[in-house]
Amino acid sequence: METPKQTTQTNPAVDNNHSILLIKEIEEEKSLLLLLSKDITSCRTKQDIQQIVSERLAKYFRFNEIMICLDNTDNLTHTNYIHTITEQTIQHPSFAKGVAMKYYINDGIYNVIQTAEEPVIFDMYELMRRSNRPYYVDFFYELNVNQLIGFPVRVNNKSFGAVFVYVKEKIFFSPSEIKLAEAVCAHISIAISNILAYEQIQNQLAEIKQYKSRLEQENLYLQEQMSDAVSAGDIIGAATSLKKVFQLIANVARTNSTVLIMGETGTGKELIARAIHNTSGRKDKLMIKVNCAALPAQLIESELFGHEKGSFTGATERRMGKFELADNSTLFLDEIGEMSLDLQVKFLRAIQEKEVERIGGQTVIKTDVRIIAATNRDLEKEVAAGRFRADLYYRLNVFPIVLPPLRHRKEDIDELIAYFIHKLTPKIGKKITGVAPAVLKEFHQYDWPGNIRELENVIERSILMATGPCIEDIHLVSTVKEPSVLPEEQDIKSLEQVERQHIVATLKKCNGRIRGEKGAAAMLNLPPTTLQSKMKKLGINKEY
Ligand SMILES: Nc1ncnc2c1ncn2[C@@H]1O[C@H](COP(=O)(O)OP(=O)(O)OP(=O)(O)O)[C@@H](O)[C@H]1O
Repeated sequence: METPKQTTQTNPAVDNNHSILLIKEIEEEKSLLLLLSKDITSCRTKQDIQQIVSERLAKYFRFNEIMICLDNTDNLTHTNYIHTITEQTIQHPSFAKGVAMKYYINDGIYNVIQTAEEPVIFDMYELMRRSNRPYYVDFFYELNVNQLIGFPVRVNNKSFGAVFVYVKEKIFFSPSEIKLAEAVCAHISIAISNILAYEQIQNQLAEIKQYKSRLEQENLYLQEQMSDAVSAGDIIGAATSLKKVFQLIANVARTNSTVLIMGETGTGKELIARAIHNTSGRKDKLMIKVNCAALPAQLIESELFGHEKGSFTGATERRMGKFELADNSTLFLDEIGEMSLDLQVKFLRAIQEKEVERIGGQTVIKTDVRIIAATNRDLEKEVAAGRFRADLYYRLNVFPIVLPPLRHRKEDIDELIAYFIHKLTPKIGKKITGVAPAVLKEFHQYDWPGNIRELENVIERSILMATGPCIEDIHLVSTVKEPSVLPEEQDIKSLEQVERQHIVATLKKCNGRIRGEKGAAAMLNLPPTTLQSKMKKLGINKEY
């Protein structure tokens, strides 16, 4: 390694014919610098500077190629920023690797250039003798480079890169030539610094735009959620039947662990999810809820991951997914058992990699999301039946919480009645003070297949129908018991049986019609061919 001031140049002979510079005249030097400074003031992008380096400099200097490397943000490594490329370089098998690689700043060449007062000339044979040489030395050597001249990319005494000029001949550079090249590199340094600053501003603007759109989306979501906001403190049973559940909440809430809440419909799974979120470190952000059963499979994907404008028919606007919205917060996935197998794969990837990609998007978005999932299905059975992925089940079942059905916690009924009367009377505008003993007895005898939600609805109806200050009559509608596949249930029907019953009932309603607007397929939100194959599989013929 030598600097031009040193006397140990490999070829001490001053040979103007083999000079690195084609220009000699001072006037020409001046005009080159003038031209460059004009070019540089109009540089806005990396492509602009690439053009100046490859077109302007190649015209004046007799180097073979130039490579400009810059420090990476890790402050440990550097990578190629701009490279003038000849056919021979492109065709070299290691070109792509050599250019894309990250090299240590302290590689014995780059750091020397950055800290030297003068440009540094390296002899390739000397570099090849180094055992700890960076890979690019071998690459240059294979391209028959004889000498490397290094200039710092430096502005206001701060180096942030290096210009490598490589020459294939063994030639001597006069001090004035080196001085001119140094001045050119100083101009290039300013241009690069301007471009980096410009890019940083652009990135910040894009980030601000993204935050703005995120805030708008969050705001919209907040407005949507306001109507069904539930206070986590309003949980009846904390001292009695739900004591164990509350112990579990206390154990898990402050961690980031995934929670799987299981229980029949209406047992309070969402309420418990909110209690966990509101006790966690993420409570200052809104818990984001997605109901996997409420939307058709195609829409759920966009709901979860978002989409770019034009990514599918109907995607008229770019939309942020709930996953992104739940960044630094909690994503509550209700009815996770209804998620299609296809989406389960994508969902598992998102929670494992902690990143999502919008539909039709090119970039990967990093997220920090805590997952709480809920289901009224027995996921273990769903896994055994091949309807739920085992890997996702194990990923979700980190901390299971099972909520008891209301018929197993009848000791809470009186308190729940009082709570709902208190909650609903102001809304309805009636003064109700309690429930008649006979009614209370019936409440205790009833099985509550719809659980607490059903109890709440019954109380609301009874208040509406009440003629005095006391509920004397109850309005229990004979509810069709929802098929439950939770483990403790006795009269379990298989999913096929339930599916068969539902399809037959729909077909009857549609007078056996499958296709068309009023056909069973449309009512069941299925393509007619899918319905027909389901019917075939379940043995449903015309006679039902
Ligand atoms: N322990 C409780 N104390 C007071 N209210 C409750 C309790 N559990 C549930 N509720 C009320 O019952 C209704 C249904 O609860 P929630 O929506 O949380 O049930 P869920 O299990 O998530 O239902 P689904 O499976 O149908 O989604 C809500 O209005 C909720 O506030």
